[in-house]
Amino acid sequence: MSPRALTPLSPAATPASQIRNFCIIAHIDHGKSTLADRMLQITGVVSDRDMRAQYLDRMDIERERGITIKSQAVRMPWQTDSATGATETFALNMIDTPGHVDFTYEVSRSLAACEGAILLVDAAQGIEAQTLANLYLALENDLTIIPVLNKIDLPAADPDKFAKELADLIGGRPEDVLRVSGKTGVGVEALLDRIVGEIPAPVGDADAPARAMIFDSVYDAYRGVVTYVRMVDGRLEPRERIQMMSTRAAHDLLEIGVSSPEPTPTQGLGVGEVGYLITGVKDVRQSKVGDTVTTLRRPASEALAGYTDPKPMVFSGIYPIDGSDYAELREALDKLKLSDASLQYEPETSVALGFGFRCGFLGLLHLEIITERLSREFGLDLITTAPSVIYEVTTDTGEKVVVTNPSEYPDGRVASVAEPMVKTAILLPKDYVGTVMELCQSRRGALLGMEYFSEERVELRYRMPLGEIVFDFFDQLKSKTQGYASLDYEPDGQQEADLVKVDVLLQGDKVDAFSAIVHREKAYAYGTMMAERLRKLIPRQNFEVPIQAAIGARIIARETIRALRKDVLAKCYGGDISRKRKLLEKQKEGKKRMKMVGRVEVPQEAFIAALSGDVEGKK
Ligand SMILES: Nc1nc2c(ncn2[C@@H]2O[C@H](COP(=O)(O)OP(=O)(O)OP(=O)(O)O)[C@@H](O)[C@H]2O)c(=O)[nH]1
Repeated sequence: MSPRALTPLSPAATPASQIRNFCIIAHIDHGKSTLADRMLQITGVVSDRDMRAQYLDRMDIERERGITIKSQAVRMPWQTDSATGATETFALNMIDTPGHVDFTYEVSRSLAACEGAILLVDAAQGIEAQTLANLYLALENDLTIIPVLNKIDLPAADPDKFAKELADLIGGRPEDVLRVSGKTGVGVEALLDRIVGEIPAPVGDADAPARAMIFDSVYDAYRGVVTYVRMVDGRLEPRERIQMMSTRAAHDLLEIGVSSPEPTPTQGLGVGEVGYLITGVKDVRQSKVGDTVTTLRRPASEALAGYTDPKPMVFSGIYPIDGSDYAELREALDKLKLSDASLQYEPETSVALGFGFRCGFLGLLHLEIITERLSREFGLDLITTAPSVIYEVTTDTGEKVVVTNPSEYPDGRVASVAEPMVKTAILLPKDYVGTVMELCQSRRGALLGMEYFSEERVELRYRMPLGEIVFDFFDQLKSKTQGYASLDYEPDGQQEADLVKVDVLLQGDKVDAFSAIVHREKAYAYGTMMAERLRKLIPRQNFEVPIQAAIGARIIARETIRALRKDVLAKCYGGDISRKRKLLEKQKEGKKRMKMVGRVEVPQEAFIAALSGDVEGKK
């Protein structure tokens, strides 16, 4: 703890002139959480004894994967010497923002709650695509930017080179780029001083009706929903009845306070302050990020700008591997939904996989996080179908059909199909430009531009179908550039394309879980791959089983599983009866795990392996 942090903040409201609201924008792994930890320690809000790494990342999965999913806010005291020699205590509100593309909406709300941003860049890595994306968001919100190079203690750090890169990017001087180490604490006090000196104090009308913007909403099993707000105008006090301006729903304010970093109740929140509200609601959908809170007694007439409902972009079917877990899966999804308003799901059934749910996600990472939480926090064994995007199909009668699941595709009646497009920005070392351009072209990308960022680093911009990105694009990009490329994308409307639905048939019966909507040129490759996989995975039956891939009625690929006559009793001919019975029972057990597709018995594992591409090592 620094001697300049000794005065604890009084729980009474802080005047706006002594408040600084800021966030840290950084690419994943550039050290945001470590720097935040150091600030908490230096300002004395967390004692050295209580300090644990990544103090603010509360979800286990966040800590393990080292990523921040939900944003949090924390208030820290900091003293500076004024020109007159007197010391002044400021309240610094640090608003933590998630760094990943899937959560751009949450990032932009957190930014809207701040007047300034620390642009944190790893001094050994330089600027990455995510840094850029978030910097542009911050500039759109008119935030004051403080450029900072982190990890200067690393032997591989090259602060001179990257200070120039950063200065060029935001139009400043290299010597104004601060150099810190979140790990050792070097430069962190100077950074706190610059926050006070450079970031403007919040402005608002203290006498106006209360308006607070919700920038985060977290579900807590004991306290219900905890809503994080930034006061813009007026004041909120305990026991007041508050109103959500988008839904007009009113709630009693049971508790109001600031996080420092543990929740600390206060007598209210005034202009520019950042804090939390507890109303006893149990569902984050009643307290939506981006919404404006006012009071019922004296409601504001106009909501703050910027509220939109985040829309799912990627859909996938989630099925329990053991069908009897269905009810548990439903319960688990209901629980997750309490803390994640953007998760959507509805029941669906599949011939191959039984009963499950069609789920909508903000992006691939969101999908991964949800499936991982389902298996980790609820102990469920799950299989997810290949991710799909939203297709808009126009039928030959002019009707528009929205398709998020290939099984809803209006076969035989399709006049045209539009698919969602995204603008991508890929930042990479120049040596990989050729390889990455090839990859983007093979994914139907159209080059929008290419820019040299420094001597070695290039930004490639492509317009691409989202459907091509959800299909292992990121993994391919990483492996083709040895992990050096970074990717960011944003939605960019829809575009018509020559898309077809490929079905996979077992002995003439469609296996829905394997149907996919793909570009016509890739249909053949998809069909042959799935047919081949299934031939390797499905055991031989008593009759010949054709596996076909088809577009409508036209077969585009075929494999055959040859017939086999298997007599389980053959080996114990003349043997004793109990042994025979045992064998028959064993066979019955095995059948339970089989799914029937028409007359064909398919082990559940074969479906799972075929979907996950895990074909090797099986017969
Ligand atoms: N040497 C050195 N390592 C650091 C420093 N700051 C962070 N690290 C390391 O860099 C890695 C990433 O740091 P985090 O603080 O988790 O990064 P982050 O930006 O919060 O990551 P996300 O939450 O995923 O966005 C960790 O292994 C840290 O120990 C630093 O100043 N010096």
